[in-house]
Amino acid sequence: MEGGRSGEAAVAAAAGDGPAPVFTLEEVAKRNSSREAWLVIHGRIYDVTRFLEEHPGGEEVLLEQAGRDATESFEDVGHSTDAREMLKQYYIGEVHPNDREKEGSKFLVDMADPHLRSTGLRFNVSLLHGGWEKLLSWPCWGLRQPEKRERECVCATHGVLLPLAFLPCF
Ligand code: HEM
Repeated sequence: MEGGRSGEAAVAAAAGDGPAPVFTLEEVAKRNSSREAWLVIHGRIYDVTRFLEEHPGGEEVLLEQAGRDATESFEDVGHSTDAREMLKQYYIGEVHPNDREKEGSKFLVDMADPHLRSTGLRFNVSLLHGGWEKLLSWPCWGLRQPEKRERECVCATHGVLLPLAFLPCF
């Protein structure tokens, strides 16, 4: 039964047992009501059904986003670090890789493109770290979490990002 399955998935995902459950965007789209409400934020799936009534921003905004990728609306509000921490409680799994490719394609950066080598360009790095911004400066990128005064430096090698160090934010 579907309800039971998502419940088990939530327990397993929260406990960190084994690989995270994977769901397609089609499966997510079915959970779009107060009976069952799932959201995608930065490629991760959250079951917010039991959070609907508790959400400080109201139930309605969550229901509007239910069954969808809510990354943009979640980020537009500028949620606090506490709110980001709360996400963990509702985490149930990851978006299926086939759907992530589509969803993430707008974030893929062609490192050979000279226009992208200038500093100061910002990209949402939803595929890498929830809520992090990428400050691009060839050949290394700084990843910055808005609420934290540090940035993670990464280098791109053949499209693979290698974490290097945490540096103070300027
Ligand atoms: C599981 C996902 C979410 C969690 C855990 C969450 C949590 C919170 C929390 C804790 C607050 C209080 C303010 C803060 O600490 O930032 C808040 C406010 C708010 N949230 Fe969310 N939220 C979620 C998703 C969303 C989504 C998808 C929207 C869509 C628009 C949204 C819209 C709002 C709004 C409008 C406020 C009120 C902001 C204000 O009054 O200044 N939230 N949320």
